[in-house]
Amino acid sequence: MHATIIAPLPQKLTMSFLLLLAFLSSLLLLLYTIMTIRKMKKKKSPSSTIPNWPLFGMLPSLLWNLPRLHEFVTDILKLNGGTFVFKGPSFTNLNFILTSDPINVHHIVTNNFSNYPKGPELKAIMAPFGDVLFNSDGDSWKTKKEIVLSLIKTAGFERLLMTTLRYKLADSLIPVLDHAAARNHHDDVVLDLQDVMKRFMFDLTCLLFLGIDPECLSTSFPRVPCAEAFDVLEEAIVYRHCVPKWVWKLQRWFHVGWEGRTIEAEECLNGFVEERIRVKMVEKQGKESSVNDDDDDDDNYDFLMKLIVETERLTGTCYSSKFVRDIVVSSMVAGRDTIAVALSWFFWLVATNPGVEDKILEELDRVVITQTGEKEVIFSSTEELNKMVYLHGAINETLRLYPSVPYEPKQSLKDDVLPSGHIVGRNARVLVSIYSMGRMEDVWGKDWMEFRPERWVAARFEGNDICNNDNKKINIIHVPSYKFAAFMAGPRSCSGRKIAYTQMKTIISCVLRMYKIDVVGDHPVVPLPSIMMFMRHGLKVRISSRTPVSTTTNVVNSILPVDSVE
Ligand code: HEM
Repeated sequence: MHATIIAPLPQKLTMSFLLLLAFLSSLLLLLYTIMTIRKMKKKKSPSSTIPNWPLFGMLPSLLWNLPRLHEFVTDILKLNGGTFVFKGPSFTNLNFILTSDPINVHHIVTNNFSNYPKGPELKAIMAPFGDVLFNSDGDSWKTKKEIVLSLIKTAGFERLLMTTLRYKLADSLIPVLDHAAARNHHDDVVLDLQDVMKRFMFDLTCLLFLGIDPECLSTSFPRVPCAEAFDVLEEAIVYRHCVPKWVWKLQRWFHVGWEGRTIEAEECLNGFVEERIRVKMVEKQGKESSVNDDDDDDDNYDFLMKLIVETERLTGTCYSSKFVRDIVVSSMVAGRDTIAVALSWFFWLVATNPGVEDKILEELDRVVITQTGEKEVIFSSTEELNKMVYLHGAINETLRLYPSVPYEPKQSLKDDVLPSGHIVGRNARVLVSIYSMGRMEDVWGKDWMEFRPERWVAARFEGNDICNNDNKKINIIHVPSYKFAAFMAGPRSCSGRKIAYTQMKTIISCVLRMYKIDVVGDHPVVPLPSIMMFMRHGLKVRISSRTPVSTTTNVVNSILPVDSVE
């Protein structure tokens, strides 16, 4: 056998050949691009609203519009009847179907629920948080959800929530706002209210689910690594949505860039949560006999202890520390930033709509008179909170315009056709834009852009109860959850909706009655393209007090244990 010997081309000739090849390919690409643009101009098809570039698909337009992502998506959806097929670059798997059409949403999240799990793509993207509820499917999701529901839908948890909330208001939020208001008399003090709310909610969720107070919110605004780790993990998820999988996988492999920071954040959060679980296990072993099913009714409801016991009961034998960790982190993810961002948008909308603020204050004045005839500042009973109908409408209106979770991702199992006629292939990624859903004229009318709590209040409202958990009362107008989707709809809808209203109403009523919030004049308030509806530049405000110092001191003293008051 003779090996074929190919004479090497002279180096110069090779270079010229390569240059010619590159020139011809660029020419072909240019011709193809021009033809595509012409075709797109001629054809008035739905996809003509975003140029679909050879090789790069629609990604360039998406990147160009990234700073105003939610508005961009809304514009596209409006131009395309509520549903749009986004084509990513051909070398990635960034294709997805975007929809804000309520009928499609109903189909995806309720009627054909079993065909639309979260899917493996999201599981990989959200992995830094662990196997949390939000990226779990099938039996794993069912078990976690069952456990979470059995723990939060109890009288014991409701009591824990109210006492912890009152305690944290008195212990940190009121002192911080008071401090800012007092200093505002002398200096010009500007506070980032979004940061305040995030810190407050982190402390609150840690107290509720881990039984520990990291004290993120105090007048010194300390740096708290585990709270910062949470932020990094949220940012990592956005990052992973935007770059091809192989890029972040490679970065993770080498511990560099975003992924390097993500690994550190994961270690920090896990260390914090796992240490609490370990301590609780030791505590449990110490008092094994005293933990029983009746503890629901005692005044010292312990979420973490209950979770460990419940997990042991369900799994039959020994609890899995990883499983307990996943449930705790799920609960923290669910309850922390969802409320913090909703409150930030609420305070901004109310501060910039003084008419609405007046009506809320009037309602709060009417709602509660204590047995001694004095008006309370921190409301505590469900009856009181249920009477805040107009406030309820204002919260709904906030969540319609600025839903805390702007997108709901799904991935199809089998081929399907949406009610709008769009074809969904197997394994296709589907993205419900909750943000756009609140801005559709056909659903909300011509004044969809107005912040109008009245939209939610039934005409026959006479000033008493609002609909309670079983939706029997009618003072708040009911909008089906596939239209008002801030809490999502179907089997995966929010399990903490009632808790969320309780928290928001308690915090808002206390803050609004005690303080006047003025947004700094030239402060830009715009959403950040993220998995949560954060404000890109925070919410810069000035605070002034509405109540005399003596009232504040009385409120704080009446709630805090005697030895903790200076
Ligand atoms: C303004 C506040 C809140 C909003 C806007 C909100 C919104 C949502 C949304 C959109 C989902 C669906 C997410 C998904 O499918 O991935 C969800 C799920 C969930 N939420 Fe909320 N949420 C809020 C507060 C809370 C609170 C305070 C809790 C409880 C502590 C909670 C517990 C849950 C749970 C357990 C789920 C998972 C449901 C499942 O996967 O089956 N949420 N929430």
